[in-house]
Amino acid sequence: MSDGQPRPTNDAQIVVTGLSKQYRNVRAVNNLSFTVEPGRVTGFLGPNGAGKTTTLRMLLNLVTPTTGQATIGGRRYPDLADPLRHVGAVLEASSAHKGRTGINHLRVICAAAGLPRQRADEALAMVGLTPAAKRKFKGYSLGMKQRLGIAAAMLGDPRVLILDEPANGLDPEGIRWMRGFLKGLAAEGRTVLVSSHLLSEMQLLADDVVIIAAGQLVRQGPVDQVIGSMAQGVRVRVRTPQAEALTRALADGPGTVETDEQGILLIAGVDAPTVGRAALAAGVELHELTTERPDLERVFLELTAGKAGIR
Ligand SMILES: Nc1ncnc2c1ncn2[C@@H]1O[C@H](COP(=O)(O)OP(=O)(O)OP(=O)(O)O)[C@@H](O)[C@H]1O
Repeated sequence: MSDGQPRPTNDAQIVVTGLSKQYRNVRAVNNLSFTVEPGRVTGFLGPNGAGKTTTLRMLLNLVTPTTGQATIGGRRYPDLADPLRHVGAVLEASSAHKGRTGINHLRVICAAAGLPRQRADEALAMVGLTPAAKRKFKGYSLGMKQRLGIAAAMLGDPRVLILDEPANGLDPEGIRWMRGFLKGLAAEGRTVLVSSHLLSEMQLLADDVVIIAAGQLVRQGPVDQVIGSMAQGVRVRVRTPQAEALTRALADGPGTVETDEQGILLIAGVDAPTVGRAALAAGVELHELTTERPDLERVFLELTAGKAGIR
């Protein structure tokens, strides 16, 4: 980076306090408070319409809050001394003049922002677009446009990155690249706040999560802690043609047995060997016996169940 490695400092901390946004009929964001720490990737999650984009836009002063405030390093975005060098943001796939090349698009931004011209080349290289530098924007794929948007956000070498659904349009290789890239930025001490609805990807990417539903905070904390906090912990998953017999065999034990819509037994409170022994003793034939740990997707669905995202 041009001016040395950023270190985790409080000027890269995001603090959202009692933030609300009322549109005519919809309370898009409702008394929302959370913090986002430097040196970590924070996943911002919520069902469609939960208020993620509105929150990110309020952080960047693109939408005025009805009440509350959002600060970056203790200041509201419009009060930052040098916002482009402080905060980089990608809110939607990059738009650029169709006939302009990728490198020229970035050079135009550099010129407008008073940044050195070579930052355009550096940022393009950072996102792996150097081979397409001289191709026109109209020929870029959606994934390439996403990368160009990230390159534009990186021009000012910002300490804080805010990205709305950056994996949209990326192929599996692109998603893997994005994960490494964002983790690398956090490892340099930057703050990385990224909204996504790809929960399995978030489990691989994020250190912390902020989960919202219907405009309100549902849970925030380190991913492992949020997953570990769920009442429904480890379950044993069993496929058997003799489900009733196995359920009877387990009835006197400490486990609780549920049957899902495909007839698979989900057993909580006992481990897989215990279930296996009970099956053997009862002469029950097993086709599958696996230990199922809670993942972010299950936790998310449990936490947001019944809280309509679309209002
Ligand atoms: N400019 C606006 N005028 C009126 N209502 C709006 C406006 N922007 C957003 N909303 C409403 O506010 C709510 C939250 O929308 P928002 O786009 O912030 O959610 P989101 O979590 O980003 O959703 P998604 O995952 O679908 O992108 C929705 O009900 C939406 O219809």
